[in-house]
Amino acid sequence: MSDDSRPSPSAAPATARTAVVIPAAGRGVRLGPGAPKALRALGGTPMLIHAVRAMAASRAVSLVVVVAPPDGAAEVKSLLDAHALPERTDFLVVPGGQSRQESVKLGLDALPQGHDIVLVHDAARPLVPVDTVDAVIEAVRDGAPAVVPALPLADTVKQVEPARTPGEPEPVVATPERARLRAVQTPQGFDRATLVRAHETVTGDVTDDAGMVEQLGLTVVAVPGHEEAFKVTRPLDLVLAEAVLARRRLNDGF
Ligand SMILES: Nc1ccn([C@@H]2O[C@H](COP(=O)(O)OP(=O)(O)OP(=O)(O)O)[C@@H](O)[C@H]2O)c(=O)n1
Ligand SMILES: C[C@](O)(CO)[C@H](O)COP(=O)(O)O
Repeated sequence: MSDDSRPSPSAAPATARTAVVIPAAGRGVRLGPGAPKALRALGGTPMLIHAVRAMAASRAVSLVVVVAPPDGAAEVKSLLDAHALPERTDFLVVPGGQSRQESVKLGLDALPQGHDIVLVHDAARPLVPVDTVDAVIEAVRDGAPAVVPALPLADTVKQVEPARTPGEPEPVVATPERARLRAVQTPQGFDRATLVRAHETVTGDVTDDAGMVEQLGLTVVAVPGHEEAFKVTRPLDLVLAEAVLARRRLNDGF
């Protein structure tokens, strides 16, 4: 590895406490009509509760900030009270914004002092295994200012000229080399000061927090993601999530 490609040293010490921001304020338009996506049931329990439990399963996590639908903070607080969650973890609920980026910023603004590592995790990725969470935290502790869990792609990807009218054929303009591409998941992990600076500095459309850190000119590193950390986006994803959960329950004997 050349000096240039080394991650910049993170300000987060090895003993740093970890907080998680869970953006859960989206509508879930692509999933179809119904309650806000994070509040919809998966195996009889709201998707958000699965995501909260997945984060709190890491012994390194001491605080979870849930960013609720703008008019749903009271409902989310009641849900957290009604479900068993680890006692070692504190919980905060704040109302979210109009975009994922805005919701994450509102969650960050609510973070008390004393947590120097921050993870951002989609409520829409309810089944991420704890080993993936811990791998991300460890990479931040090891000095990376920003860490993403990532998987190789199974499909070939084409860059197109987007159609002006939906359904029209789209000219293909390039085929990026698949071996160098990764599908990026959450939780994404950050040295807190880096993430705060990114959210205070970077404007414009971004689809993930690590992308904002890239725009600061800092190095983002990828660690292995997990197939079960997929995002519930469309109806078929919910079918898969139910199947994964049913298999886990069978394996765990309950
Ligand atoms: N204004 C928003 C929009 C999204 N999110 C959260 O960001 C995560 C990833 O977003 P996505 O899967 O795209 O969720 P939605 O925005 O709800 O989906 P859609 O685009 O289909 O409406 C989700 O946990 C979602 O709740 C958020 O907190 N605030
Ligand atoms: C953050 C993310 O989950 C990483 O893959 C993704 O970018 C969120 O995108 P969305 O369009 O808001 O679902």
